[in-house]
Amino acid sequence: MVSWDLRSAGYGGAQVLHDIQLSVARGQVLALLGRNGAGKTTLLHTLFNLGPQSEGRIVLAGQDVQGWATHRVARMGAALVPQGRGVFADLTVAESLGMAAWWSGRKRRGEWTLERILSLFPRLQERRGSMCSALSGGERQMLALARALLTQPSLLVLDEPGEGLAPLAVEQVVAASVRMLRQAGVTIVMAEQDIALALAVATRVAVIDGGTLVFDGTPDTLRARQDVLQRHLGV
Ligand SMILES: Nc1ncnc2c1ncn2[C@@H]1O[C@H](COP(=O)(O)OP(=O)(O)OP(=O)(O)O)[C@@H](O)[C@H]1O
Repeated sequence: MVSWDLRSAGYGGAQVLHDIQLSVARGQVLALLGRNGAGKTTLLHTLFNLGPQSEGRIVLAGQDVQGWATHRVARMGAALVPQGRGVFADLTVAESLGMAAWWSGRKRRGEWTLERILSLFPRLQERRGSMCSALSGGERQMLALARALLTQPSLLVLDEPGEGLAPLAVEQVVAASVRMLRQAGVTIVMAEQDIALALAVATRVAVIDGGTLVFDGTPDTLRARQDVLQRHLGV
């Protein structure tokens, strides 16, 4: 579904990522773990060409999209839910969803209708008249996911979906949503610092430290690797 084979990526003259080879098959949930500044966001952003310059190949759905403009990568079926969730504060939930549905309906129609999405997130239906600025962190995350699903993604990229959420919201919103989307067949790549969350929902985990891939395997294998957990994740 997506694979990175990068010699390097960085900003201006500053190299951040070194020799990254990583691939995610259709229907998998890959969690990218790493401490602050390890390079997780940079790796996600290389796919969307959102800042970092990269050298190498990034293959999405069979096409090398390295260096493509963001909107062309989106048109190939990749959707990004950025860190901080990127929801517009001065719209109501209904307006925000209506706008996303209208916008994406012009480009792609598919199985993720607003009705289906609202049936998966009934809380958004209840909150449809509320301003986005009044939503809780968990509700904002649901809204950001709903808006991304309206673009009919074959690949959903989540940048630290658990960040800043209370433990209950991490479990009830993020973990529950990722499991639900996995069951619906959506391929997910998520950067995360919450190791417990990543291990609970991912089918595969990769660990980045200092811009280098230091582990790539199953959650069970990582659980058993105390050395990796200690040395690269500070557990
Ligand atoms: N726009 C930028 N310009 C220059 N350097 C950047 C830029 N964005 C990130 N960096 C640097 O790249 C390195 C990796 O940052 P990145 O945001 O990818 O890490 P991360 O693993 O996502 O961490 P975090 O959890 O803090 O977001 C850091 O040293 C950071 O300072």
